[in-house]
Amino acid sequence: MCHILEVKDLCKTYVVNHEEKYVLKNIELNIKEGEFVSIMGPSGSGKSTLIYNISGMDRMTSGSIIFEGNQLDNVSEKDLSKLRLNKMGFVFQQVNLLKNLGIMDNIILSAFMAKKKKRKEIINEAIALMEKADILELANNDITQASGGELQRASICRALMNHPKIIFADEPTGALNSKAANEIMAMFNKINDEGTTIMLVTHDAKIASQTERVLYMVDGTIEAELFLGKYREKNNNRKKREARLTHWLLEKGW
Ligand SMILES: Nc1ncnc2c1ncn2[C@@H]1O[C@H](COP(=O)(O)OP(=O)(O)OP(=O)(O)O)[C@@H](O)[C@H]1O
Repeated sequence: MCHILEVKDLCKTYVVNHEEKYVLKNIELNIKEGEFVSIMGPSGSGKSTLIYNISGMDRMTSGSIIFEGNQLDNVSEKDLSKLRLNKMGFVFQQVNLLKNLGIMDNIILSAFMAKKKKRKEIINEAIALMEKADILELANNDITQASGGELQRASICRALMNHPKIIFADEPTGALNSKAANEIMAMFNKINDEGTTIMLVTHDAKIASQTERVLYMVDGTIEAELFLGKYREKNNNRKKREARLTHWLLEKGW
């Protein structure tokens, strides 16, 4: 399996009170194509900063990031935006859907911006995605007329519209109840089974136990990683994986 992402010696600093503060320190990380990786660690350890830097949403201070053969530090802002629009999908804790657009219009917006497909094709794809996410009946609703879980499923549909190679998700279940969170994880696992790589930040061991590999960050570094293998709901191994991960996290002082 090849690497979709290769991160070498990544550092990110901020200047706070005239002093340089290291938020990411010499990160070395390879992500295989089709992997489902979660990132855990204490608050402030650098989880969000890591995904913002490796997705090119933020510029690293030093190091190297190769995404599908593209050296991100050499790419212009314009090309980086194009790369993000066409190859990456983003899902956040706050869904960031536009208030003046209905749910379907929010989902199709990025596909119109990519200017690759005809209107009819875009709409048919959005309908198919909403059907899979079980939100088709909400297509014409305002975003105020849907639950948090339904809105998060809509934001995943939005992230999938341009067939991204990788999805970056920053605490996507953080604002949801456990039923809605499980629905989101079922959706992510299905997307991952279909070949999309996923990197997900979470504080929740139940959520991370449904991913393939867990990275544990401390103080701007990846301190350890745990390989759990692909999650298969049918094997009903959820409790075992959760117990294994919790034990590992407790050993790390979580
Ligand atoms: N623009 C900024 N300027 C200065 N420091 C920053 C800036 N953005 C983030 N930081 C600092 O970088 C560190 C890592 O932040 P980050 O949000 O990546 O952590 P996190 O692990 O995702 O935290 P949480 O779990 O609370 O979301 C924190 O100490 C934060 O205060």
